[in-house]
Amino acid sequence: MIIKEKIALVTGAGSGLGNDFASALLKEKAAAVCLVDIVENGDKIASDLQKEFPQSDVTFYHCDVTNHSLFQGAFEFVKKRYGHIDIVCNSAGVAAYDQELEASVRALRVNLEAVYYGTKLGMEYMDKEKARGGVIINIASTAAFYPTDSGMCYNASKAGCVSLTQSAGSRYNLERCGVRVNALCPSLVDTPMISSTPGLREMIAALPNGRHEFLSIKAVVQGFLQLVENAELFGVAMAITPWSGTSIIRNNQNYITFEM
Ligand SMILES: NC(=O)c1ccc[n+]([C@@H]2O[C@H](COP(=O)([O-])OP(=O)(O)OC[C@H]3O[C@@H](n4cnc5c(N)ncnc54)[C@H](O)[C@@H]3O)[C@@H](O)[C@H]2O)c1
Ligand SMILES: CCCCC/C=C\C=C\[C@H](O)C/C=C\C/C=C\CCCC(=O)O
Repeated sequence: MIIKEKIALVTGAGSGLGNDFASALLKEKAAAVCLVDIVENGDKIASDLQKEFPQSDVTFYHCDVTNHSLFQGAFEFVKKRYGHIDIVCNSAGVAAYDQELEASVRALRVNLEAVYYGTKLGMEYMDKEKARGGVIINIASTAAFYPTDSGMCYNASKAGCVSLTQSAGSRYNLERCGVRVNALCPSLVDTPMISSTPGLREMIAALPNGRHEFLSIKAVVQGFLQLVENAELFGVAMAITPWSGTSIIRNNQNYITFEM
């Protein structure tokens, strides 16, 4: 997909990678990007981006993506304002250690349940029968494949995110609704998520075999743009690390299709 003149909705765009993905889409001349987040200063974040990219329309929609009807409100807002949606990125996420019971369950809800809502809503709102087709990028993590020993729910949420992406992104679903669905799986990136997780920097610094190295934002954004632009990529998980580069994990040969 050519990003120029497209309409995008990005969750978690109030901070970190979500904000970087929104900026990258604007740099590629997207017509409009709606930042969806739970942060309180979202209007200011959107107006800063608007100043940087005056040719595009940047909006903020405040909502908790774990609430399906509130999240649907964001899709309705974008559809009403621009007529359709082309790109959805589900980047909202939270980290949690196993000792924190409530935060761990919250991680399952934000990182998996809300990604399910965002994927399902994206497929409905961009369905080629009612709209123009489109692309969905779900932000998972290498934790989906190489789980840490202290974040069961974080890891499981990311493995679930990859699995639901492979399922939603099957050739059958693509042919049926015209929406490509892919997952991006970066290793550690130095964002506010890292700074706000107590003890994480120390844990990262102690990782063996160069695994403490952060991935550059540039590499993550490049991977993201490739997943959006390359029409050959559907139902894939793209893993990116500083030590092995980029690999594409495909699983679209093995689906069993049940007509529903
Ligand atoms: N930073 C890393 O090392 C890293 C690596 C791989 C994958 N990821 C994933 O990338 C994504 C972005 O992470 P980040 O590092 O930029 O973190 P971040 O904390 O900087 O940004 C996450 C954003 O999600 C928003 N958010 C959280 N819960 C929400 C909710 N219920 N509704 C709406 N918005 C909500 C937050 O307000 C925040 O703005 C996450 O899914 C994360 O798991 C991060
Ligand atoms: C440790 C529990 C959860 C805290 C996670 C916080 C942020 C995570 C961001 C990334 O998604 C994690 C990415 C990679 C995995 C984490 C550690 C590196 C392990 C490296 C290795 O040995 O492969």
